Amino acid sequence: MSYTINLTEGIMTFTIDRPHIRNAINDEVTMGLEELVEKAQHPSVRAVIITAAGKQAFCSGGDLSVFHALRTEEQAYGMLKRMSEVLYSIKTLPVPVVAVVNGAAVGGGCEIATACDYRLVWDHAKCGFIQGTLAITSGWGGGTYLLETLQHDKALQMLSEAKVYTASELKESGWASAIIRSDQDIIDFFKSMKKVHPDVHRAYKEMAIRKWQKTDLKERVEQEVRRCAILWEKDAHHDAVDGFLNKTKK
Ligand SMILES: CC[C@@H](C(=O)O)C(=O)SCCNC(=O)CCNC(=O)[C@H](O)C(C)(C)COP(=O)(O)OP(=O)(O)OC[C@H]1O[C@@H](n2cnc3c(N)ncnc32)[C@H](O)[C@@H]1OP(=O)(O)O
Repeated sequence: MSYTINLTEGIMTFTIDRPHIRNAINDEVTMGLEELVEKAQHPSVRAVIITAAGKQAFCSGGDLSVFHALRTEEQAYGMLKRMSEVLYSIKTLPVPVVAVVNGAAVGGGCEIATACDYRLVWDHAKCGFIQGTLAITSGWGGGTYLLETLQHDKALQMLSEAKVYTASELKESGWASAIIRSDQDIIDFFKSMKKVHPDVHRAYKEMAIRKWQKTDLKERVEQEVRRCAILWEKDAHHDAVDGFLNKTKK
């Protein structure tokens, strides 16, 4: 199984469990996230955590060994659209969603974390929207969410530099909500959250969702997906992915 879902004291935790491939997303993990979205609707759930196994990576994005088989714009669109719908559902869950970024988050991994309300970033983690190095843009909605989250120039810079940043740089830009140095820091974060009644958290989340609905967030994500699919089909992208897969196999 590539993931686990666990509910403890009202906190539902989704853990991607593919550390050998740096917790890259395949169809099974996508299905798992869809299951999470359904389960997290239960009234007993007061918060959701998304994290991953091991210390090396939170998520290295789409599993390129699988998704590299998608050659055309239409094929890419199907995969990107499905993941964008999952991330939109996660973003609009009625409770706070917290990414515990236990290691590197790159490409789609950074998009998943950006779809969450809070990002608790371990001090050793490096994160970035590195899609530009593969001659594509973000394609799961993460670029649109980043522009909602950070000051405009910081978001645009993070997207177009296509590089990874340290935890302290991520805190400075506003992407990381907090830097985590021990498990106790995570416990303390949730202890503080639990001081306030779950209905209050739900009410504030509703407020945020109303804003996203009014500003056509879903339609903006759709445009991101379509633009990425166009770039995906081009040789520049396929050549760059060949380069990554061949380099790591050497
Ligand atoms: C598809 C959607 C798109 C989006 O919309 O955003 C994307 O997500 S594009 C994908 C972006 N991801 C990448 O380009 C992968 C980048 N990966 C890395 O930069 C590094 O792997 C890492 C995450 C920084 C970790 O580095 P390190 O700890 O040094 O591990 P290795 O690089 O040696 O990797 C170990 C192992 O895992 C394989 N791997 C890693 N990431 C992926 C991936 N996304 N897809 C497939 N395989 C991946 C890597 O090939 C190594 O395999 P072996 O050599 O066989 O051990």
